[in-house]
Amino acid sequence: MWERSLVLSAPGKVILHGEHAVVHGKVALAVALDLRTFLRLRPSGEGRVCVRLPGVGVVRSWDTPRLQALRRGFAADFDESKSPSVEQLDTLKEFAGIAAGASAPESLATLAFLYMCLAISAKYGDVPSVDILVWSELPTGAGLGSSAAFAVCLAAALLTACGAISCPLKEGESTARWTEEELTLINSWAFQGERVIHGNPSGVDNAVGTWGGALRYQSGKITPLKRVPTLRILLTNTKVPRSTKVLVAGVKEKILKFPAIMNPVLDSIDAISQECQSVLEAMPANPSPEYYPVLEELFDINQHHLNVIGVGHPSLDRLCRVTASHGLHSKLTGAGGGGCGITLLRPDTSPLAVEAAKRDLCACGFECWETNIGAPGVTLHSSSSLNAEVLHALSKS
Ligand SMILES: Nc1ncnc2c1ncn2[C@@H]1O[C@H](COP(=O)(O)OP(=O)(O)O)[C@@H](O)[C@H]1O
Ligand SMILES: C[C@@](O)(CCOP(=O)(O)O)CC(=O)O
Ligand SMILES: [Mg+2]
Repeated sequence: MWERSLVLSAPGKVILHGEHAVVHGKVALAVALDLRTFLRLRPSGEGRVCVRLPGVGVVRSWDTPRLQALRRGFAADFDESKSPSVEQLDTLKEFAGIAAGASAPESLATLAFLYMCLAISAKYGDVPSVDILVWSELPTGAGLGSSAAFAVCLAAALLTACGAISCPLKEGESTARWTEEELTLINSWAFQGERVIHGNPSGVDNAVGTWGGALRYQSGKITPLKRVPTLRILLTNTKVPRSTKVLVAGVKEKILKFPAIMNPVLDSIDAISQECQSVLEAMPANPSPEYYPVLEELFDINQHHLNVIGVGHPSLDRLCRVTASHGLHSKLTGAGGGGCGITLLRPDTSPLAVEAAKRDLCACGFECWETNIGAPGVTLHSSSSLNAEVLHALSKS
């Protein structure tokens, strides 16, 4: 029986360059955001696994014997190296009463939870009777990697609860992280959760959620950036809803339809990521303005490319126009089609200019805020180390 309560968290991310192209083997540069998803796991003595996801309106619970019977009934075996099969997902949908083609946030979240719970149980021993609550500071479906932060939290909690990885938080410590080997396991199971939600993810988002910081990602290869200057980034949420799964599928269709036209665009995005990496690694920790024109131009070129591959949106065009009228450069981040854009702020951008841009963006109905990047990856917390807002959210849910 599981007897400990755990609270853990994983960060969202911002992709500087390489979204979508990274799904097709190109380089992406991504940084962890100071907005996180939190998961609390508590023992429940009732022979049930209960999951509450207030962000998507899910409250579900299942008897552990029923879950065990379902897991035993699966013909195909579960493994973190294999994609969830259509048959497995269909069986889970039927079990959870989710309609065949359902793609609503609550259906995908429930399906990802069930898949990870059963798959991890099958490999490492049954997940004990627990009560799981997930709460997030991240907007859902806005390009900031909420799906990956959710999957990383679930992977870390479920692997810990069934004993596959340690519980590294010692008495008196406020936070703790897992070993590299354990993080690799968390990352690979989180990728499975992303596969359930996204269909065909690249893995960059769960890598940032697991390791945090700033990294270069290409075809599963994760390389922390050598040096990351302090970048000031304004994040704007257009609040236009969209689904990563649908956008990623749309890009694939376009590539299949026009390979000779689309592949050079993806190659160009790859070159932008590489150029940006060289500039970032050459910049001192507190860079002077001279480095910024190149970074700004790379934002502009990539934003055009993202429009070409079909993931732009009038709201994002508007965001770029508004910031350009204040001399600032923006691009979409994440899957696009709405969601969030990022605007690069120079060290010499005056607070007045930032305030004026923010005011105009808010007048469009957008929400915007300055962010800190390079946050730590998945982390265990002692309850006493959590800030008041998180504690409040966890206690009232
Ligand atoms: N806090 C959360 N609780 C439950 N499910 C979540 C949460 N955050 C994200 N999700 C799942 O992730 C999906 C959004 O993922 P996606 O379309 O990739 O957008 P993004 O990752 O950019 O936020 C939601 O539909 C939901 O299924
Ligand atoms: C479009 C993509 O590159 C990033 C998607 O990020 P998000 O789900 O929009 O936060 C897809 C991927 O890398 O799996
Ligand atoms: Mg996502």
